[in-house]
Amino acid sequence: MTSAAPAPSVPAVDADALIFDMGRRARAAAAVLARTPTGVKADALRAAAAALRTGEAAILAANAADMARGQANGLSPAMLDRLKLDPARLAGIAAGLEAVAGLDDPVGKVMDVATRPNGLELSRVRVPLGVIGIIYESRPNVTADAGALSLMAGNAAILRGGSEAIESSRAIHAALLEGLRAAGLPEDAIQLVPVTDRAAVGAMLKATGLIDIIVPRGGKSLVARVQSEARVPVLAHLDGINHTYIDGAADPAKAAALAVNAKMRRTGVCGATETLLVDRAFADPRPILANLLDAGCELRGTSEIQSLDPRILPAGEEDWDTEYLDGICSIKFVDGVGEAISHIADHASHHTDAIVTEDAEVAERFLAEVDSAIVMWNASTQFADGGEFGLGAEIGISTGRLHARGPVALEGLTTYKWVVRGTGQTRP
Ligand SMILES: NC(=O)C1=CN([C@@H]2O[C@H](COP(=O)(O)OP(=O)(O)OC[C@H]3O[C@@H](n4cnc5c(N)ncnc54)[C@H](OP(=O)(O)O)[C@@H]3O)[C@@H](O)[C@H]2O)C=CC1
Ligand SMILES: N[C@@H](CCC(=O)OP(=O)(O)O)C(=O)O
Repeated sequence: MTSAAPAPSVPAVDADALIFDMGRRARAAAAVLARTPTGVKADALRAAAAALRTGEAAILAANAADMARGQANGLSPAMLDRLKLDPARLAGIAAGLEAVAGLDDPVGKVMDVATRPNGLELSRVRVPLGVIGIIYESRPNVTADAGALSLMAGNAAILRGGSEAIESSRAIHAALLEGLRAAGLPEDAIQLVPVTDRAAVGAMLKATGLIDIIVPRGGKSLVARVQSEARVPVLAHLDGINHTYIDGAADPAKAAALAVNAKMRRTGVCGATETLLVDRAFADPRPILANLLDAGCELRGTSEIQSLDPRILPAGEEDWDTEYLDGICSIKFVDGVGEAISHIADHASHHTDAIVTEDAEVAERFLAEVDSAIVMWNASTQFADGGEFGLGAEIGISTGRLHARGPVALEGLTTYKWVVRGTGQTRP
């Protein structure tokens, strides 16, 4: 990317001071939100949806400015497509806010109750996480989705969107603020980092005491920074190096349909399959390879795989660790489910991995032994999505091991506390 058209920013900002101030204000807002009734939070989101609709012209103009800068900076067509807003996409974002407003509020839900022999009654009750910092890619809709989900789960949010989408995010954020004001909630409940300087990301990662949890949504460079600098607990929403394993006992027609859908339905989403593993015992992989190639997918395979179709390019070692986010797929043979499981253990990013087989025993072994947030049997990895899982929405797919795994929606943005009700018991 050239530096011809830098994103608008405020260059001389002290990132630590900025995040300290935003964090302090978010913490005060979080205290209000934790006791805000469901209806008021929902009202704020419905008013924000209305503001998105009435503000359509201004939001699309802001997005046009981002698109023009992106084009001048040589963003790829896939990136530009993620950045682009149009009336239909904006209407979808507004409808998304209303959908979140209609979700079941997890805050205050009693998860379980038990009475001890001494008469103490113990319950676990859902409470908000507090202040959530979300660092995400240049997709303007995420500003609305992340702000809405955080609010509905009773949290204050500090949003740090991708720099290429800064104008669009600002315009969408303005609509969220209108919603908050209309419902009488503090504007500090949803804050947008106003600068594109990455120093603000560093400041968020170390804002202990101010930010309770960071949700980083992004790829390799963000991963590396989070791993080396984060002192705030992290709910990682990282890259998807996902696999589809076609077992010897796979149904050929199912395997062909699943391979094409898992790779090609939308190549830029984190749930897309990046590597296809084919059991040497599988009857004939050639129709699957032909389907993928005919769908416009570039295939990179081992020499054995290349021998099946002259259009297949050679795969290098780095291909097994690459998230293409594009119409490219790496492919290799394995000797059965055991080798598939070990390849996945060595190369997957613990996002979503799938097996295609009619053998239930083999499938159950795969589902038990593959250590990813989502494991699937005879289904496309592209189903890795909160909406598809019935959660109503998602902040993303958690690839970490703690707190929440897979699609994270309202419940994943809460924690719980123990509530103990006694009648004067003292401990012996
Ligand atoms: N698991 C999930 O739910 C999801 C995962 N993803 C993953 O995100 C990636 C695609 O998004 P992409 O656009 O490449 O995202 P990037 O990782 O490039 O950017 C995401 C965010 O991180 C920031 N960032 C990136 N590197 C650094 C750094 N070194 N220091 C500080 N901030 C940084 C970016 O800021 P800046 O604007 O300055 O570049 C941006 O705000 C894929 O890997 C995809 O799988 C995407 C969506 C959901
Ligand atoms: N999980 C959702 C969206 C994933 C997503 O946001 O992906 P990305 O295009 O990488 O930002 C889906 O599959 O539709």
